[in-house]
Amino acid sequence: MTKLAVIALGGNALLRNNQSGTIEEQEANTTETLENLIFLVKEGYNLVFTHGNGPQVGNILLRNDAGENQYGVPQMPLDICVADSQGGIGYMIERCLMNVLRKHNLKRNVLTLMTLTEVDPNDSAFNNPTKRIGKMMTKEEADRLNKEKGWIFKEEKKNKDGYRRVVPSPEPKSIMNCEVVESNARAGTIVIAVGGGGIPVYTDDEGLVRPSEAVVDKDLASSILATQIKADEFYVLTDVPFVYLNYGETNEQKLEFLNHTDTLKYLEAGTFGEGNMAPKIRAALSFIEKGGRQSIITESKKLEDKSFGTKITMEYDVKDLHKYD
Ligand SMILES: NC(=O)OP(=O)(O)O
Repeated sequence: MTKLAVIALGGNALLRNNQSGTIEEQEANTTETLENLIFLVKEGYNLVFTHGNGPQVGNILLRNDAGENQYGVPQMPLDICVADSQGGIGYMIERCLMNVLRKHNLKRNVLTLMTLTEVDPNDSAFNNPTKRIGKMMTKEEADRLNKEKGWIFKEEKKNKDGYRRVVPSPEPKSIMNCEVVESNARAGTIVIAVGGGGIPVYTDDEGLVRPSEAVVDKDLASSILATQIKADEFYVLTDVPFVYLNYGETNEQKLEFLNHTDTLKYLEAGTFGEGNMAPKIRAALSFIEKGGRQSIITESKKLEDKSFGTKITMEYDVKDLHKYD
């Protein structure tokens, strides 16, 4: 039977830390990522791609602000900026994918779906912004923007030190119109959905869909989608080939296979970085807890070589245990 996979494209897949974010850079990165994944189309998988928007939506907000300051153009709220990022990034992935498919002489339709993610308007995340967006800033820039605009910044120590704006990131509850994603994907169309974690919304007491000012974690939202559409596999693509214990230390240990119990134990012990690997692990666990067969965390260029990647399943497969020792 044809397998259905949800593949969450990590930030690195679209934009790298040392890049300013030009469209040429993003298209080149996206094309390289898709070239690495085209083997899945050749193997006959039905596919849904999801993607982040952290750097891009932060840049949209900065343009928003500059437009108002310089030309009096009214600023748009965060949900509209997330929608803008979803459309822009989705279009870019769609076009790059069409060209990669053509190069490999593969025929598949590609469809980008504007996707809304339901959140709880009373989620405590609205009082504790944690989602890092936009470009890295110096302490002086962050302090000035905090004073002038009330924007909140947090220090970031990944790759280079600096400060990034943070916004609320409520837990995703469900993905709207997931039936449309599923029916198209199962019919062979490659669907791009849940961009930037989806546009956060909630349904009020009268049943009206209302906007929510937040950015949802794309790995968590992708995991919810994978569950809702009963995907066989859930891939979280990032910038390392495996999940590690003691990452970056002399006693670093790669984890090729993980079962639910061990993953939860490591997570609860604070083994994985909160701003980095921990949310990916939570997303991977959520998928298998709700009936998914396997979550895989790795980098796109290692995916085709199946000996790479951390495979998280409910129980260890006996034949894999010797590899784990
Ligand atoms: N929305 C989201 O999680 O985006 P990033 O993965 O780019 O931070």
